[in-house]
Amino acid sequence: MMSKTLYDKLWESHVVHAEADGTALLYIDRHLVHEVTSPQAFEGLKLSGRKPWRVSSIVATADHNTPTDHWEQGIKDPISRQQVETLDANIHEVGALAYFPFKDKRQGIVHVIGPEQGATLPGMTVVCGDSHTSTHGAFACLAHGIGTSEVEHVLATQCLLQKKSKSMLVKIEGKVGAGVTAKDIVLALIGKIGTAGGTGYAIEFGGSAIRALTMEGRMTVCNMAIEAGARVGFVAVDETTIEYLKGRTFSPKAADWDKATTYWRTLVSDADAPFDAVVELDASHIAPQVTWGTSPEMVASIEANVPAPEDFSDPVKREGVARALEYMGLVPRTPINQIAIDKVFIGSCTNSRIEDLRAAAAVAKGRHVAANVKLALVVPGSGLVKQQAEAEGLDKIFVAAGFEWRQPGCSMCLAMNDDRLLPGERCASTSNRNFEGRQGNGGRTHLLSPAMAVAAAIAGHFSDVRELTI
Ligand SMILES: CC(C)[C@H](C(=O)O)[C@@H](O)C(=O)O
Ligand code: SF4
Repeated sequence: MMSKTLYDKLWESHVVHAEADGTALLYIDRHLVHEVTSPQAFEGLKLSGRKPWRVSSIVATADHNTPTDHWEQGIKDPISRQQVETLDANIHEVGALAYFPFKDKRQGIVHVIGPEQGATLPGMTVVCGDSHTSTHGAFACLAHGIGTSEVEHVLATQCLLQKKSKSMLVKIEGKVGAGVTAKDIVLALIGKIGTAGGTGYAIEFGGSAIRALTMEGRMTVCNMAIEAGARVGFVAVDETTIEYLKGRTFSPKAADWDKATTYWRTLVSDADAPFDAVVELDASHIAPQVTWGTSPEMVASIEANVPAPEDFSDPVKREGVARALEYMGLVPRTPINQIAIDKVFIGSCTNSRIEDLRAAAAVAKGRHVAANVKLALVVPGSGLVKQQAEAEGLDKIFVAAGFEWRQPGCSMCLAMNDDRLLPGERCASTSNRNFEGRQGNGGRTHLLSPAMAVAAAIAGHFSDVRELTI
């Protein structure tokens, strides 16, 4: 029998129909829905007189447009409010396996709540009208981000039209040093292969450094697979995966659990499975990372300096770097640890889970946000993460250190709610995208880990978390 990659296994177990040119219809097990990309899909469905094929595949929540404070005042912005109310109406009309509306104590970022609820399970095909759906690949899922017309297609048919990608193994071996996290691993990877490095590929993340990560860490890595250009990113099942899922709301129970875990354990690439490309990284060489430009590949170690355009021989790259530095208001050769910041955002589907908040609180404990930092936000990824953090007293640590402790949502990751940067403001952000205007018109985003974001908040400029006693 030919050896198979995990990608082959996930793919083959979901093909409903394949054309000679490789285009296939894949059956979709889980459909995650949020308020931004679903209104027209539900509308289209209604106009054609159709109903969702399998309502029990749907898990829905409101996240992008919901405010993170003063919930008693509702949603002030009329467009945001309309989107959230439309989701409400649509789900009430068609139904869902689970719906966590605005203000529900389980509401949160769609990519945080899926796994948290056990609604994301190994071997599933998962879709969402959202590019960071790759996050769910941490559970050995084939998780595609899709567009609104595909959301409608999945609602109507429970299938997605896809062409199989090539397969890439990203192998990260060795041990990361203290203070180096999953976020640093994935930023270092994108720095190495570039934002187009994964284009045309499905990426499997493997190696001892990935195996050593918790599920939260693996989600952080898979979350940013899309920023490396890949359609999907995933990690094979191991005991860490299974342990995380035990007892969650929608995880299988009793005899079903045993059957499921037996199957889940097969969701690994065979030992000699062929990959179209292999990229290797030594974890022990990775330092805490900070982006300096307007693309996640414009990243450097905290020990480095901002580059100069002339460092790049490719004229297109040189031009891109010059433009990025101008937008970012940075002078070439400035040591990264001397760049002062205005705001700090700890949150997003990349880094808002309990482990992220614990890592951030460990650095914040007994310290205080610097005077030049105007706003430092901690935004849990879900209501349940918030509850857990509060049970552990993390909220008190953050508030004592001068951070604001908010309600869950996408928040300052993107400028779709009240949390945003003003023109020219510089932000240390644990999110995943740093293009122009991402956090607000004219805003300047630097991506980094939660621990590094707190280190920056405390120093008032980027700073090496490894130099702090934790
Ligand atoms: C609004 C949504 C469609 C978008 C996405 O697809 O990723 C958002 O979540 C983002 O991170 O930019
Ligand atoms: S937290 Fe950010 S990246 Fe994630 S879904 Fe929300 S807007 Fe997109």
